[in-house]
Amino acid sequence: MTTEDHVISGRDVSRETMARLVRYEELLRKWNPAINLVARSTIKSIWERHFRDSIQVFDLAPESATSWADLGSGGGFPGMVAAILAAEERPHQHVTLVESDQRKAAFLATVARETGVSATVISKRIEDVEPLGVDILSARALAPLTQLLEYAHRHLASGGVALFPKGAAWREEVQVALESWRFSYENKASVTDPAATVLTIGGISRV
Ligand SMILES: C[S@@+](CC[C@H](N)C(=O)[O-])C[C@H]1O[C@@H](n2cnc3c(N)ncnc32)[C@H](O)[C@@H]1O
Repeated sequence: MTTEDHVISGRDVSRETMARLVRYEELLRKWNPAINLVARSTIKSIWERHFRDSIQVFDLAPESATSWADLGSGGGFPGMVAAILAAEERPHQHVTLVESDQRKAAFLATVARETGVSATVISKRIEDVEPLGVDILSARALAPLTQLLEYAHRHLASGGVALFPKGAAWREEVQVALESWRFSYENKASVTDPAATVLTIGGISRV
């Protein structure tokens, strides 16, 4: 992993975005021992496992969309990284982070403030949040696809898309989800793990 010349595993970012990500990394390292934002085994590879992994989700999202919700954000992946990139690259795109754990939500609010990014943090259970009506919905490592589609159905505007990073078993998850939901999907191999994928899902309705 190199962060020289503002390149993160082959992805250019601006000097300002790089500075924000560096500040985010500092906060993550500081808060992680107390509140377990990411698995300790992954802390040495934050830039690849968390930042680059999240940037690929940002790069798959429609550029013209104005509203994005990230569910079960935890330490902010992919939603806080999306908010940081959007601040420079898509200033019209506002990100809302939903995280029920109060300490993690406090961390997310701190990152937004310290990096000067205008993300909204909602510290509630997803099920208790009024329908958000967003254009883009994301969630990483939150729930099986069938459950994620329930959340997406509730919180996406019509015509919106869901972006879900998924592990090697994604095909099975799609097959199971098709028993309860109709949807269209595209899969894009993950840039950080060739066995994993990012699913882009639209047209969600109940079977
Ligand atoms: C395994 S972590 C993944 C965090 C982050 N998305 C990532 O990939 O690093 C799941 C997160 O979702 C949150 N969460 C789980 N169920 C939730 C719910 N029903 N409403 C809101 N947040 C929830 C947990 O508190 C936790 O921070």
